[in-house]
Amino acid sequence: MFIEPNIKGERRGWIEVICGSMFSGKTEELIRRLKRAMIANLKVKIFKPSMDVRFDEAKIVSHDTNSIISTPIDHSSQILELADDADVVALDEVQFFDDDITEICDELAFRGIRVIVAGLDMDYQGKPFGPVPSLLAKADYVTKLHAICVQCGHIANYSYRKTPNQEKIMLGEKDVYEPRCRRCYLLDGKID
Ligand SMILES: Nc1ncnc2c1ncn2[C@@H]1O[C@H](COP(=O)(O)OP(=O)(O)O)[C@@H](O)[C@H]1O
Ligand SMILES: Cc1cn([C@H]2C[C@H](O)[C@@H](COP(=O)(O)O)O2)c(=O)[nH]c1=O
Ligand SMILES: [Zn+2]
Repeated sequence: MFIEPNIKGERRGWIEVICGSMFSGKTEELIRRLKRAMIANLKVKIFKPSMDVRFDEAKIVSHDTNSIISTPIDHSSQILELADDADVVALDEVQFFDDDITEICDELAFRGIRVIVAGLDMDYQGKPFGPVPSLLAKADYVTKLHAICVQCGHIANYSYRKTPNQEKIMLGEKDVYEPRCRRCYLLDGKID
């Protein structure tokens, strides 16, 4: 779907955003694109927020246990130093990064780097999540993926939280979240 950034020696940068609910396949799609970039012998740098320790401290791991090694970082400013010589820069769980991440991705793209980010577009309340809305505005390419609603089998774009915890950030899996369609999410009174 995406051409690689070095055509006839000319470097072109851009931003790709992969978004959607939990279980929609964001991490699998990110890993797929990164493996293709590696096959093309491009220099790939992969980052994730250090707070996301769900499956592994360093690896990016999908719900189907596909994985790829990454560098955990605490602040987006570390990316500019660590990714300077990269052809491709990738970030998973981008909703957890600080707000500077959007300008940093833009700067990398202007430097000729292909930037691929994956993350939740909405939190469990159905509200835009962290820097993802501004990344969507700056993106050259947007892919919105959908899970399957566990209640009715339709297309799901909400991440329903099954516990009463109201903190915006709460790491978890199927024990805490389930993907739901608009109707099944609404039936539980999550939208005012
Ligand atoms: N309700 C569901 N809808 C779709 N995929 C599901 C569901 N429950 C489990 N999965 C699995 O989750 C995988 C996607 O995992 P992953 O790429 O980690 O998603 P994301 O990063 O968007 O949370 C699917 O390939 C599928 O095997
Ligand atoms: C909806 C929502 C999710 N989270 C957490 C739960 C998981 O640890 C990640 C999302 O992982 P995935 O790769 O997209 O499956 O985010 C959260 O902290 N707050 C929320 O509202
Ligand atoms: Zn449903």
